[in-house]
Amino acid sequence: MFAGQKLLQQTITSLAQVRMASSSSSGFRVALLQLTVTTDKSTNVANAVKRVHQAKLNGCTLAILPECFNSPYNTALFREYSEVIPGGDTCEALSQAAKSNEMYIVGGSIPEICDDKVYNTCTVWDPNGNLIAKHRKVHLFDINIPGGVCFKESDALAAGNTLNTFQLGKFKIGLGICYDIRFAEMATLYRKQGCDMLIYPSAFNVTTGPLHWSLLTRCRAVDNQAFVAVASPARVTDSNYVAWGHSMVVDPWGKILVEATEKDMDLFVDLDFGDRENMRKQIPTENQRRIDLYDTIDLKNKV
Ligand SMILES: NC(=O)CCC(=O)C(=O)O
Repeated sequence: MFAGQKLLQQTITSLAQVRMASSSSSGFRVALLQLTVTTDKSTNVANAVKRVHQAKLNGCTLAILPECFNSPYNTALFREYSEVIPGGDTCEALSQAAKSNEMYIVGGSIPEICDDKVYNTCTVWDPNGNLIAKHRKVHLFDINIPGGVCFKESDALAAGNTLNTFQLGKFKIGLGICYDIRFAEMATLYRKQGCDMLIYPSAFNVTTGPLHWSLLTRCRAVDNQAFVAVASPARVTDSNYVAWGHSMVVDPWGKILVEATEKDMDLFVDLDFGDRENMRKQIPTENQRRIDLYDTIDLKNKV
């Protein structure tokens, strides 16, 4: 089967799943909104609000936006586009969208200004429009691949210092932003906190994306026996940072349930957490961890 045919089949499958019940005691339907991010903030925010409403019409309980969805992903522009959280225009729009659609929204991320520092911050809104969680990117994306991508978030951003979760009904969800997904320890801590799902609003790039994007997403899912969702902006080839796209949801077995192309598109998929319980029983790694060995390793003093 050609790659294009496979993607088409996955899209058809996800659309077929739309006809199933949108939310039940064993799960809910999630939307990944792979938007095109422009240089115009109000256009980006209006587009996000419109797409959240589409997700509602498709029976979703939760909508996930990409990293930096209201601003170009550009260290020179983060401060200019930054807003206070809550209270800025983007937060107001997300709060209103959550309330009017009676949905949960993981608001991708936006540049946040606080005490003159700028953070890369994800907000989470409940169906009453309340801000129920906030995650500041913990691991700043500073990499230099000659001939590939060179990016230094720390030129413009401060790092967050906390792990953050939220509750969607009986399901606990851990938050990270993009580069955070490379750090397995962080996801392990979320597992220890009892998370059923991990969500990473992201914007990988065309250098690292091809080999690492789905690999890391599947690793975090299998390591932690949890659902993992990664939401990217659509690819814009003439922008200064070209996003990989390929938003996806992976189940606890490491199976890609749904995957976008690089284009502007939305995905809708049902998550059944009953499967996760089965897997955790069948492969009980959580009870088999040899922390008696691991705890003897002094990671701080290893080079
Ligand atoms: N926005 C980011 O954190 C990008 C991370 C990325 O592309 C990577 O390779 O890691």
